[in-house]
Amino acid sequence: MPKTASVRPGLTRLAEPMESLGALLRDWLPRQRWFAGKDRPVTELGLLSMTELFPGRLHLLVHAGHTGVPSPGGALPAGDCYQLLLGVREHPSPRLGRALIGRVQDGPLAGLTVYDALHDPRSAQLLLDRLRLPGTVGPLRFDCDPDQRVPAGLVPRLLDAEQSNSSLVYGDEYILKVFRRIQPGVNPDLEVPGALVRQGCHRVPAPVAWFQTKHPFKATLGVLQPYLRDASDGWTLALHALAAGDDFTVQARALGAATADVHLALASAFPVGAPGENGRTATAMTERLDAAAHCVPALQPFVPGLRTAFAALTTCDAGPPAQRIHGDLHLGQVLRAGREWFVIDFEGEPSRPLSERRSAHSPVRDIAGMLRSFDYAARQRRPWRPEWARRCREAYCAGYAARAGWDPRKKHGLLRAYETDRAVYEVLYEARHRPDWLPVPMAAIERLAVRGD
Ligand SMILES: Nc1ncnc2c1ncn2[C@@H]1O[C@H](COP(=O)(O)OP(=O)(O)O)[C@@H](O)[C@H]1O
Ligand SMILES: O=P(O)(O)O[C@H]1O[C@H](CO)[C@@H](O[C@H]2O[C@H](CO)[C@@H](O)[C@H](O)[C@H]2O)[C@H](O)[C@H]1O
Repeated sequence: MPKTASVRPGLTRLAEPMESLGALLRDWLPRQRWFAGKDRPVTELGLLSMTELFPGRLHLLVHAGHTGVPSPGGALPAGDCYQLLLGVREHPSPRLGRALIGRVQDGPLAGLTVYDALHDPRSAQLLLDRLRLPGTVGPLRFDCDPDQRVPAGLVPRLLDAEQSNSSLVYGDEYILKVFRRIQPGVNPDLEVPGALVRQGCHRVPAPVAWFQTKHPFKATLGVLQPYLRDASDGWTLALHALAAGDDFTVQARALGAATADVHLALASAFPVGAPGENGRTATAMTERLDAAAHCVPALQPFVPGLRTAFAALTTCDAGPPAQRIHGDLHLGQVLRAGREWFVIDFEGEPSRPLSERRSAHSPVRDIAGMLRSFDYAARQRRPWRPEWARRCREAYCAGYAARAGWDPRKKHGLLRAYETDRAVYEVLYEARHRPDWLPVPMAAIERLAVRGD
């Protein structure tokens, strides 16, 4: 990418509104895969912090406001905070391609062209160099594991994946996840893998370096970890197996065992006193269902049937104790490298408040997430392969039971409630991000509401 222009002196001290940049970002943000508020118009865009991280590269935290929707924790007006790394240059270039955001008309950047600098290899290199040396830049702090030596000069590439954040791969050695939607607090994707490795659990790639901010609140902004270069994710492997008409139960069983390993390590790393409480869980699930049905009217006819799954929770036994869990477990979050399964992305469901994602939940929630994922995979092919999904689900639970010492299949009521809750989440997720996929969780909703199995 051609040389960037140096940002005008004094820029980081300017507090005046940047109307033209704001207008450009209001148009650009909703078109990004990682933008969470696609179903609501961005009514206002506020600049929360701006730091000139490198010459010609601005680190921004912006607040995209949607009136009428409360923000997590209520600390900010309704909406979400996003992290951007903007490149600023004198002239546009066709080589900017998808990275181009536009030309700013007014304020301190007037006349300059801005682009998403994560697409720019030079910016990516600078970011890795910054992570290799602990220190601060304005409100940003960079840290690394003193026992790890990240080499200089690794060639970066931006991952082109269906993801909720943006990831850069460096020389097939490391992967840096740059969180896009920022919430106050430590991100579990930094907190959890490190704690698991300290427990002797090697099913997770441990953080090697990370960066955080202290303004306008303390938050994790990015995490660098080893890249499992020869790995395939579970989703890709499952779809290949389905296309070839292959059995997937051996892998599913091993995945069940891997999930149990991670759960056992999580329970040791984050001891939790209180047992799970089905009544409170049922209330929370019912509230989530009602909120989702409000946003996605197609859910409404199924609400009474789905509510019975949550009501039945109150008569179930408490099940395994609540503990820290993965929170968003599905086939895309597991990588098979060599003969082993690894688990990645401990962020939890991105739309839930961080405090909720970092609290204790039933491990059944993760199991239900993975069971739903086998169903998702089986529905990618016509004719639909319910038998394939059923066999995988059985094998996964058997693998889990063999390692964990309790069998998810014997917790029918719990599993039904958690699967229903997960399917409701998926309906909302697909309605917001991939409306074409909505029929996949809707088919499960119909099954769970009508037949309850
Ligand atoms: N340590 C890793 N090694 C190899 N590939 C990885 C690693 N971490 C993530 N990936 C790849 O990057 C993709 C996105 O990562 P993920 O953590 O799920 O991001 P997001 O939270 O943005 O969805 C994964 O599906 C996987 O293919
Ligand atoms: O971006 P994340 O990986 O954190 O998770 C979000 O996106 C997932 C899709 O990319 C979504 O998962 C759903 O679709 C998967 C197939 O693409 C399927 O395997 C999962 O079972 C299904 O939930 C996930 O829900 C969402 O949080």
